[in-house]
Amino acid sequence: MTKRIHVAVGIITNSAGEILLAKRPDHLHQGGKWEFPGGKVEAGETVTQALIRELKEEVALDVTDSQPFMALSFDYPDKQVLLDINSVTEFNGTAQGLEGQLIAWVTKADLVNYDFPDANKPILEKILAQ
Ligand SMILES: Nc1nc2c([nH]c(=O)n2[C@@H]2O[C@H](COP(=O)(O)OP(=O)(O)OP(=O)(O)O)[C@@H](O)[C@H]2O)c(=O)[nH]1
Ligand SMILES: [Mg+2]
Repeated sequence: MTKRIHVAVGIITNSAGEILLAKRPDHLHQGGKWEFPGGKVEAGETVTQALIRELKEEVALDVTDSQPFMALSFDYPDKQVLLDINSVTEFNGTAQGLEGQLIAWVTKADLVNYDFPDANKPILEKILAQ
């Protein structure tokens, strides 16, 4: 049995109400899909610390406030994940794809037009219900 991977994920909303998406590079797990930026929680880190670090590393944003949104476990055939999803409402900086990934600010209504990892279905449902 492999270890479940703990991931800090950010639903980053700007002042126009748009949500930041990033496209996973093709060679990675779930490559080519759009995701909410984030990454693995490292040993000794809290979810909030991991979220702040990952959003700085991946999209060049400095998170100053976030709130828990939901948590979910999902089993891919090749990987088990625990996603700790947080709403990010306060941040500084201009979003950039620092790892060469495409990024997009997307309205809630437009989210249905993007292909997400299978684990993300409940996240999308909760966002769209709000
Ligand atoms: N960031 C992010 N990861 C997601 C989402 N949905 C989802 O299933 N995942 C999965 O969660 C894991 C996150 O790992 P990651 O590749 O982003 O990790 P990381 O940024 O720390 O990168 P690294 O592998 O270079 O250390 C991947 O297996 C990915 O497929 C999502 O919306 N956002
Ligand atoms: Mg990542």
